[in-house]
Amino acid sequence: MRPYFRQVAGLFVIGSLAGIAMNIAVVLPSVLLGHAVDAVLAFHRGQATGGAVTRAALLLIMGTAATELPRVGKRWWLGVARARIYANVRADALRGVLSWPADRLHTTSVGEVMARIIGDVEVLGTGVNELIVETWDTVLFSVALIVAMLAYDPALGALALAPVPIALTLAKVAGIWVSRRTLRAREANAALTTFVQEGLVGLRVLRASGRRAAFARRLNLLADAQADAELAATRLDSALAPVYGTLTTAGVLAVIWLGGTKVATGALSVGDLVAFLGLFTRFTARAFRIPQMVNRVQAAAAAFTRLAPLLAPPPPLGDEPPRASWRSDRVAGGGVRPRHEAVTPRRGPVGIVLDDVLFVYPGAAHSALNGVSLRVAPGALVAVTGPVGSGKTALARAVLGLYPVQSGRVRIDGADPHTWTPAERDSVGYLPQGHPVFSGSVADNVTLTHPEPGTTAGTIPSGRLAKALRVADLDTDVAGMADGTATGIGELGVRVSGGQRQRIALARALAAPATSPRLLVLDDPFSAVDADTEARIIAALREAVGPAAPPECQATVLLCSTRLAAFAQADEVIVLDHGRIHERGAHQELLTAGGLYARIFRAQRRGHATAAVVRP
Ligand SMILES: Nc1ncnc2c1ncn2[C@@H]1O[C@H](COP(=O)(O)OP(=O)(O)OP(=O)(O)O)[C@@H](O)[C@H]1O
Repeated sequence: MRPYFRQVAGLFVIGSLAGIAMNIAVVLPSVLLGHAVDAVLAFHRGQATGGAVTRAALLLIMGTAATELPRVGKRWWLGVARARIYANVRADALRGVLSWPADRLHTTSVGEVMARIIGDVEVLGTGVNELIVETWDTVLFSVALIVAMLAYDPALGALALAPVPIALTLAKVAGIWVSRRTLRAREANAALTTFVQEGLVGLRVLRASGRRAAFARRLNLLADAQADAELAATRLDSALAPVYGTLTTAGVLAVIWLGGTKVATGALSVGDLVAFLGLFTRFTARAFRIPQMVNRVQAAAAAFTRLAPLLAPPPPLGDEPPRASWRSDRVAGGGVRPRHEAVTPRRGPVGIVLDDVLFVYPGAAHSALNGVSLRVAPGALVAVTGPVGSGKTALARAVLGLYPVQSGRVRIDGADPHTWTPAERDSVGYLPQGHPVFSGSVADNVTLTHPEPGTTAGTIPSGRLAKALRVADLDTDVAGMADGTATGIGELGVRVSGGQRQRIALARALAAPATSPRLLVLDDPFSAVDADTEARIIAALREAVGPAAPPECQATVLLCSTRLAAFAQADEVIVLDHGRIHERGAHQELLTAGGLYARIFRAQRRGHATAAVVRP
């Protein structure tokens, strides 16, 4: 947690100074009250003047003000420091998850990640709050009162405080149960969040298949389990609170017995006993929070063990502007341009080399690619097909370096794509299978918030966005939408058709990279469009990024598809089967050879012709 405290060091220092001032001054009201009582008694005995009584009363008022003013400052600065720590931890957790390798992303549920980034950060925040606010409000407050009590009467003070170490020892021991119950509650929360998230994503399927009641029953079970786990943690907290309270107040009997005796024998004045009792009452009203605070920090430590594996390294402090740690509105790293953006990106198409590649998905029993070797010249269009499960997606992912390969090598322009920096990735256009889209407008989805030069994100652009829409055969569709490119497409694209979703994702592959893409990997781009649209798109793509395009716009294209209408335009066709290259060559050569490719192609052509005949 150290970097997170350093990011708010300025706020922490100034808030702590206010906290220290307030909690040192905290003894003043009791001490000055005792002083005022003695002054009034002395006045009655004729041993003090009215002026002395007035002075004692004024001092009492000023002493009270001296504790209250720093309290306001302390609350503000430390409250802001805490909120900034929350925001910084969340930002690092999100950055961490964004840089996870694909296999980790595929084996961790979104609900689990959300439960950690949201719920665990809350629990962590409670512990941080205890630590940075209560350190002064409770610990220093209590220490100041203890010192003052011991100064008044060491024997009386020691007797009054004797049960306190027992409470602290109990808190330390109870920490094991606190951590255990906190972890259980956090895990139950993650299970519930995962179930809700997956249920909401698949809500239409659940409804259409009449599974709403079954879903609700399972939800109830998980909600019950979560409530039980939360209650177990709360019950422990509530059960410990009165024990801590009793232990810290137990000394009151000793104070009254020994203090009363001392006043009777004249060893202590009435005013001193009043002051001592005032200090002790304030102490007991607060000190039970110390063992409680120990337990909350232990719970936060348990939550942090769940968060730590998510966190990206915090942005270096050296990159922060001067006095950033004093500012209330700053999230660490916000507005700092990543170093890699300064590098001038390379232009023009890439070459692809695969040598004897063996690729096995993590945990899979069989290889997805085996002995695959390939050489693709810069600017070529290579079309890959094969039966379902033959390894087309695996090839696309290996070329993009989304997974490491087990043996052999993958090189893009001589470099291993698995080690690409984010800037190098920003010159790659990728249409993944399933063509995922985000909620937001068409423009947001296509540009992924890269604003066009000279425009702001979301405005109707002229350049690259319009070109991408044209190539993806989307321009007519978008012109017919209520707000053009600013039209919202809804969560997961529910407000557009399947074919439009797929073409929006295709346009994104062309327009989202920072520069014109050098490599385009299109996995299953045509499953939701008809064969004519498919042929139009591929022709437009050839024109936009093929050999006839300006050199800085040219791209090497890897097209993976089970639909072959566009394959005639490819420079080379690769046919995969069971993860191996089964056939390769030009479209016409493969048709003449009469193998697997020719059979699939003819079957599809017959299907297309039949569809054309039956179409009204
Ligand atoms: N994440 C994964 N983990 C483990 N095995 C996987 C994973 N994804 C795919 N596979 C397996 O790897 C093999 C190749 O799958 P891949 O998705 O590359 O095939 P494909 O040719 O793209 O299939 P389709 O045409 O159905 O999309 C298949 O046997 C598949 O079951």
